[in-house]
Amino acid sequence: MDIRLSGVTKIFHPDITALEDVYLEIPKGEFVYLVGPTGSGKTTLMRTITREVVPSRGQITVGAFSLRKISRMDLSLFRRDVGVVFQDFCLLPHLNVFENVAFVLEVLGMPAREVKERTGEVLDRVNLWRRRFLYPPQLSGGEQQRVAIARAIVNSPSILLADEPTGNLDLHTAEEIMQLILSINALGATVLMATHNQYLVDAYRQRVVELKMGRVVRDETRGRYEIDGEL
Ligand SMILES: Nc1ncnc2c1ncn2[C@@H]1O[C@H](COP(=O)(O)OP(=O)(O)OP(=O)(O)O)[C@@H](O)[C@H]1O
Repeated sequence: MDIRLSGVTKIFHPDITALEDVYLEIPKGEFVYLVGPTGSGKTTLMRTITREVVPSRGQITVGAFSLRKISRMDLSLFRRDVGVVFQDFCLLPHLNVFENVAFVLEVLGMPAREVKERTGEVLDRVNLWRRRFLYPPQLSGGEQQRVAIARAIVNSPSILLADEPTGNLDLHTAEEIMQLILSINALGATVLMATHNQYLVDAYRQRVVELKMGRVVRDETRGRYEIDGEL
């Protein structure tokens, strides 16, 4: 699904302008880094795409869905097609690895046999099948993030939104996660990844969209993390 933001502004009460007149088109299957200083609006932009945040002005369309006037039913259909990964993993600590991932499909009402099969496949893909009976606190940070990614992609979404997915990881583990996210993109998912990780952005060159004070100030096809040493 193509993602299109036109003239998106978000003003939080009473007067914090988190996004200002953002125009952005992300074709289906593209990989985009979202960079910019803390507070520049990266998370807010992603949250407008999941429609957790509704813009004060402007329009967002994702595929055939126009998010401003989307019905409840369409919104839940739409959200099934968007996987989300966060910096702090957000796993359920009282469920084991398998259950954390299977849970997503169970709430969609999928038959138990299919849940088992799909969960098994995705855990294999992120190389965690052998750890399926462990609980999140028993896993390393990188393993927890792989569970979170498995959970995000188990329903084969067309879009993956990753908000600082390597923020809590060392460089080696961050690279593993990066390669996993790139492999998901290579299979066809559109990926939008907010990051402060200069090394990854410069090592795995992709489109870079930079925000400053809620505005898009740079959009480069194969950009670097920063221009002329300043950001
Ligand atoms: N729910 C909210 N209510 C009020 N202000 C908010 C809310 N969410 C975000 N903001 C404000 O909007 C601005 C942009 O925040 P946002 O989290 O999008 O930035 P960011 O670029 O993701 O930052 P970081 O790199 O630190 O994650 C900030 O000034 C923030 O305080």
